[in-house]
Amino acid sequence: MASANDAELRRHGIRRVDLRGVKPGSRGWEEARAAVAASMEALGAVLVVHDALGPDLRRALFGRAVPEFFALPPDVKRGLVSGPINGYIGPRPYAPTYESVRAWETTNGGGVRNVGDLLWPHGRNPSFCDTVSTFATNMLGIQKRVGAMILEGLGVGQGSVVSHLDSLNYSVRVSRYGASEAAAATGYGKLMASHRDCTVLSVVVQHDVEGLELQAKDGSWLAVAPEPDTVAVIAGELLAVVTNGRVPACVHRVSAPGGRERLSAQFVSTPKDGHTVRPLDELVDGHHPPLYNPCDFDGYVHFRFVGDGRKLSDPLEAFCGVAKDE
Ligand SMILES: O=C(O)CCC(=O)C(=O)O
Ligand SMILES: [Fe+2]
Repeated sequence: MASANDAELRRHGIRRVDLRGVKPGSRGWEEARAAVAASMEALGAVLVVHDALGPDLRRALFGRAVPEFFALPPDVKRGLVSGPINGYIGPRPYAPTYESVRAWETTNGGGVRNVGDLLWPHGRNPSFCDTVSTFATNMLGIQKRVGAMILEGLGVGQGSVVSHLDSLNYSVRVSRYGASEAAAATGYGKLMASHRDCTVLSVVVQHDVEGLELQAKDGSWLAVAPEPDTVAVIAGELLAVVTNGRVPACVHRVSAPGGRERLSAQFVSTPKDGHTVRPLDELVDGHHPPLYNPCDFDGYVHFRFVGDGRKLSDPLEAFCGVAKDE
């Protein structure tokens, strides 16, 4: 479904691509692939129209599973395995109504069922696990298709595309931005400051309430409307490394008209634990010298969230960027 701000997004290079029924080799695949790659090269983001989150699953996720999780007692939520990019983030002084959890690692061992058993011992909430698992399975299809389209669209061969996809982990993250009186009073609230994701790709699903904004090259902010059949696929910093800078990590933020609670879900890919990410050979040549040194993902996460990188506006560049005069 095209929306009023599509023209504005398109003017800045962001495309909306309908992937319903589009499979490798099928009619429309090459055209869709070119549009996905062009949008990614322009601003590190693309809007994807899909059929992976129908009304029933959306209702089960945002009407039940996500509210049930956030309604758990704070100590139960905080008990989830934690680390710089995993686990539960509770309300903080500068973000008093924000909560988020990234815990449902879907491709590495026990995944969602283990977490569900921890939150609701004795299997008292099987529907939660079923909903999150189905959501993850459906979003995995979008992640893999878009991930392949980006690299193929940049001219990367099948073998490298497959080994890139094999090098990733996938997890579910859900966030709640509680109703804010301050935002309601002013009619506007900045819910999450501008940032780049420390991922390969983040699939962002907005529910009902708008808020996601992408930064254009001229610094202006482009609102992405929450539409039931559309997700925003956003390039994270590690995709910039893999593509040797051809795809920039998208700068984005969340702002929303105040008052209403906002829920969102993300399905993100990150390098597997212990993996070192490097620019793909096919994207490095005499005209495109490597822009990044090999990036040890665990080391980068530590640098960015715990170490000196916390204070930097571009921690990736400081951690593994090839200095301009090297
Ligand atoms: O809630 C959203 O729409 C996006 C949130 C986001 O950008 C993030 O959690 O990194
Ligand atoms: Fe983000």
